[in-house]
Amino acid sequence: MSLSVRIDHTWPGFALSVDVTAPPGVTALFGTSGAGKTTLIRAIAGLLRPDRGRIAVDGRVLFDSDRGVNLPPHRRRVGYVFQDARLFPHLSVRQNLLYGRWFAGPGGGPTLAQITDLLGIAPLLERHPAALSGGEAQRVALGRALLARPGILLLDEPLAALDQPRKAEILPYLRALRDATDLPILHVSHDPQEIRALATTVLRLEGGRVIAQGPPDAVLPLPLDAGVTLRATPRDGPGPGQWVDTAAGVLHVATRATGPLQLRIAADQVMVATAPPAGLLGATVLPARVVEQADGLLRLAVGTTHLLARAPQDPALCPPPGCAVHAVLLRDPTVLDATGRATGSPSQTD
Ligand SMILES: Nc1ncnc2c1ncn2[C@@H]1O[C@H](COP(=O)(O)OP(=O)(O)OP(=O)(O)O)[C@@H](O)[C@H]1O
Repeated sequence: MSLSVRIDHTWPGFALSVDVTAPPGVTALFGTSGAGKTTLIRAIAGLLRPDRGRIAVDGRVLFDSDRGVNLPPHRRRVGYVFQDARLFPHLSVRQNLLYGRWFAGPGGGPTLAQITDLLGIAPLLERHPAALSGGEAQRVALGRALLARPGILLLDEPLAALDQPRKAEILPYLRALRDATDLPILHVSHDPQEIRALATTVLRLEGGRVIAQGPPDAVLPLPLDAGVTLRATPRDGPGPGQWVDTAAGVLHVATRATGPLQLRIAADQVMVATAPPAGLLGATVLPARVVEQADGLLRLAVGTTHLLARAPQDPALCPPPGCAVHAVLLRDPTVLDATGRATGSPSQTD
């Protein structure tokens, strides 16, 4: 099954314009607040009528402005799980789940037993929502959505209200669900770690447009703090600035120094080359060996320490662990002051 969405919608001061398809598996919607993620999934669910466009699941048209098609939400077969579980408080877990089943219509679809097994909620069936943890309630909400036999599942920050242990508890169930169905699952999240744990594809939305689409490591921004800090000792050398000894080798920094320094080398300023690069003016090239790849980063053994570099966008280009490479420092490392801030950067208390 797959979802295709081509819509335009305008609010005062905001325009959403997307043309995307989501295959089976988890497609994460990622973007800053106000990027248009909720507007997009509300349009798919039928809670918002776009100005124009077409939305179809597996060829079944849910909305087509040219043909005057606009199915109401309850006829779209869209499972929608919100940040809060929104279970009926007066019904037991079993009754909440059977409520979902009621929407499934005749024939086919998963059974109550299959869903309770998949989500590990069989022991909770006779409880009421007030007696469930946040993670348990979200699993029941997922079960209720699945029992309605949806053609697509929309998860609108379903883990955002959970603390880290509860998130860790529910993620394996979401992965099991992803692997057990051929449903396209759209998952809105602000959490890159959660997305890396779940998503097959990421759609990155900014200002109402898709600015990138691809595997998580290629599309998600690196953590702002990805990088390493090294100790450095000044040494003599030619030219302006300062040469320093570090555990990664001899490096150059822009400012003169007489005593020990702390340097920061951000992952974004390190490139990896599989052959010695030539003609790179102002760059420092250090022999390195790939240690591992994770979260869009390559960890490199350089000298007697490690540096981090951004991994190539195409996983096929990624040198495997053990591979001898060259770490190219595109800029001089940043010199840190005693509080760990870049020298010359404004104080946060100013
Ligand atoms: N009913 C509405 N009327 C007018 N403007 C709206 C309405 N709903 C959303 N917007 C605007 O549309 C833009 C996108 O909002 P949307 O909720 O889709 O963003 P989002 O990416 O889901 O943000 P968040 O991560 O904060 O939930 C915002 O500028 C918002 O103010």
